[in-house]
Amino acid sequence: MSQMFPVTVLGGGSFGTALATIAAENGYPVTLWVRNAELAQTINETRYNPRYQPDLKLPESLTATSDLKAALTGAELVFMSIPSKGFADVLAQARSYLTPDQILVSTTKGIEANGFKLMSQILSEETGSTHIGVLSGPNLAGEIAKHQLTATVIASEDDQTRSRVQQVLGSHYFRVYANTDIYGVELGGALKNIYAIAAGMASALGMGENTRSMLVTRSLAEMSRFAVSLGANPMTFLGLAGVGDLIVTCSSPLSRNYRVGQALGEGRSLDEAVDALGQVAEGVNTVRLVKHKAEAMGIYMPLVTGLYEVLFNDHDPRDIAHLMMNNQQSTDVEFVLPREEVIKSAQKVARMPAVKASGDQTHE
Ligand SMILES: NC(=O)C1=CN([C@@H]2O[C@H](COP(=O)(O)OP(=O)(O)OC[C@H]3O[C@@H](n4cnc5c(N)ncnc54)[C@H](O)[C@@H]3O)[C@@H](O)[C@H]2O)C=CC1
Ligand SMILES: O=C(CO)COP(=O)(O)O
Repeated sequence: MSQMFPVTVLGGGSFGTALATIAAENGYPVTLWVRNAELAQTINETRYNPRYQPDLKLPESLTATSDLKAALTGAELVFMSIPSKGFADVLAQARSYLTPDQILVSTTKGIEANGFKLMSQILSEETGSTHIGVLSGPNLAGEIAKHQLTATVIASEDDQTRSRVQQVLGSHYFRVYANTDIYGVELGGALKNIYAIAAGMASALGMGENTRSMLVTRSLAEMSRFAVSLGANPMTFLGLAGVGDLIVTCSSPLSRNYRVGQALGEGRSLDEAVDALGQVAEGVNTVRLVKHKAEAMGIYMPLVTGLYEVLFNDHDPRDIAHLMMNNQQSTDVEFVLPREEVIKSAQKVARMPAVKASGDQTHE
């Protein structure tokens, strides 16, 4: 590969545009593919993406196009920043222009309904490439566009993929850490969207900081339980793509998932909340998919189950919160004290005769 090799970003939404800008600022020739030819022209003429990043001035080394073949021909590193609903579609269109030595990196934080697949699995199945990676972390696009100091994770089993992405995106305001647990990193990004909806809802309902802290920490327990059951490494959840992304998305109204939760907490319907957003909130679909997957696999996920009832069965979030507070007592960190042990010992205690007060014994 040449020093400043061509980089392509598929998807000119808020994140694709922010990412393309970092690479272009680092001196790489970047092509941003958008499906709308008029938008490509506007970007090239004005140097702005008015719908998704209206305040971000785009570098001269960034060129937009709606021609997928032109976007991919000669690109050595390709980022896919397409919402999960359109990911497989765009890849199917792109496949005939891809070559085996290209590096393919998904930035999508969602799950494909058909077969419960993550984007890296779709990339791998559809292309057979060995240069596949996932980029995920606490990365609010609006903050990246303002050059706020930010860190992310590139996960790949391929060391060339990890190093190239660190080289292309690492900058004075964007730091790229490496991981090999592609599945854990990708699941972290997808699952935290669920809990961001719950956190936005809790905030709109006036719940306090103790509640937020409980919610974030129990979300971490729940998402790592699910991910580990699917083969991820629990340690990944201690990193930026786990707890890091969970913290930012559960605390900031810049997160679209958080905003959907806020709107629901304010009494709006799910349709109204999603329509008002005008951008993707992956968590809505992820709640549905994870609820069914967890049920099928017998994984205990009370937060997902409760949120599902609020989103899709019109249950009152306050009632669900109270129900959860009255659930069976559980363990703090189940990798230290397993849940089953807590449940077993609670059952044992329940079967024991009541302890007599010491005064009673002296009178017997
Ligand atoms: N915005 C953010 O802060 C971050 C977003 N992400 C993830 O990146 C992915 C993309 O998100 P955003 O850029 O924020 O979304 P967005 O809602 O801002 O933009 C989505 C973009 O994808 C395009 N698109 C949608 N369906 C398409 C299809 N079928 N074919 C071609 N283009 C299509 C839209 O035209 C638009 O340009 C999501 O999975 C999101 O979770 C990841 C990190 C941060
Ligand atoms: O993934 C994100 C931040 O890391 C963006 O979250 P939203 O999709 O909720 O805006």
